[in-house]
Amino acid sequence: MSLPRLNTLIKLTSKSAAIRAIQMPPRRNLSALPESGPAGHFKTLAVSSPKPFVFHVELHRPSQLNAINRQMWMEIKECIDGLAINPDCRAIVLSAAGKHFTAGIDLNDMMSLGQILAETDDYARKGVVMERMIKLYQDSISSLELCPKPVITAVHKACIGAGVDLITASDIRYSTEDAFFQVKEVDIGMAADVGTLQRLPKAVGSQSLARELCFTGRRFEAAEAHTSGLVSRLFPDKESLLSGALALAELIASKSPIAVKTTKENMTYSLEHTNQEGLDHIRLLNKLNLLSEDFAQAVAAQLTKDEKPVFAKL
Ligand SMILES: CCC/C=C/C=C/C(=O)SCCNC(=O)CCNC(=O)[C@H](O)C(C)(C)COP(=O)(O)OP(=O)(O)OC[C@H]1O[C@@H](n2cnc3c(N)ncnc32)[C@H](O)[C@@H]1OP(=O)(O)O
Repeated sequence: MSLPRLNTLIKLTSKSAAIRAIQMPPRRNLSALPESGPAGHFKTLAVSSPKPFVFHVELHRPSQLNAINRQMWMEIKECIDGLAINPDCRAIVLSAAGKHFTAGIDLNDMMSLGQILAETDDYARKGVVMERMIKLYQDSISSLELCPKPVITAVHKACIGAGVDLITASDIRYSTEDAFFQVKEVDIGMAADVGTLQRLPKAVGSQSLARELCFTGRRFEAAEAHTSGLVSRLFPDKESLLSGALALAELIASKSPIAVKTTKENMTYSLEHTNQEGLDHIRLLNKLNLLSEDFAQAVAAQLTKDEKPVFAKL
């Protein structure tokens, strides 16, 4: 082989290596996700099941302020996708260890992206590397929205940048009174690209406020997050926040898993569709769901004021 051709081949091989480097590792079967801590299954998350059918997922890089590095992006998706199909999980609480909820994307990780990009001179291939990375991170955040089990985020202190992307993809947001939020992407010279621009306006119900927050990157406090609807309940401290979030998860987990799953699916669907389309969607789901044991059992329990029904695993 001629030297120029060999050089091109070597370059192309390292380009493919760069592209592979940002792809997901093979998926593990997590339909029965084990409890794990920072030393266990996940390196950046601590996962436990503190109550029946309730899972607690903690962002767990406390000494890095839970800055979201590549590994955490991947583990969030792997964990939530696993819980999505785990019959022992009916509700998820997502909180964080240490001083802050999260400092957003790990800026050191972002700096090392330069090295990967330097592996190729070809702008189209650099673009592929970037696109795959953004997609990987988007899918990580969207896993919360796509999960059929309700995800409750419990935020304390700083929730910055990617943290806002993360919580706006959750179903219910609680926070401490000392929490603060920042759509900080604009301050690092980028438009938010993993969900805040799509979900924050819907969460706060005001394009004006959402655009102000996204254009300026200004810090807003828990009180404003509460009055704007981003957060639905405030707690004086982290301990009461966690017990409030877990109590809510336990209540949700006591309901019919079919009813809760379908409610989430239809409410999420209805965000993007007309009322009529939403009604058509729920009609299709419920023509099957209303034939379930859950429905018969729950109706009977309501009528007889009997003991709480025990629903089969889903
Ligand atoms: C395809 C991409 C998709 C996703 C994009 C996401 C974008 C974003 O997330 S934009 C936001 C990026 N994050 C930041 O800009 C955070 C900036 N940090 C802060 O505002 C403060 O550090 C914070 C309020 C979080 C905490 O303040 P505190 O006073 O408690 O601590 P500090 O003394 O400021 O920080 C302690 C050390 O942590 C380092 N650090 C903070 N944030 C990050 C981070 N995101 N990544 C890496 N390292 C971080 C900070 O530099 C301090 O380090 P040292 O000086 O060495 O102690």
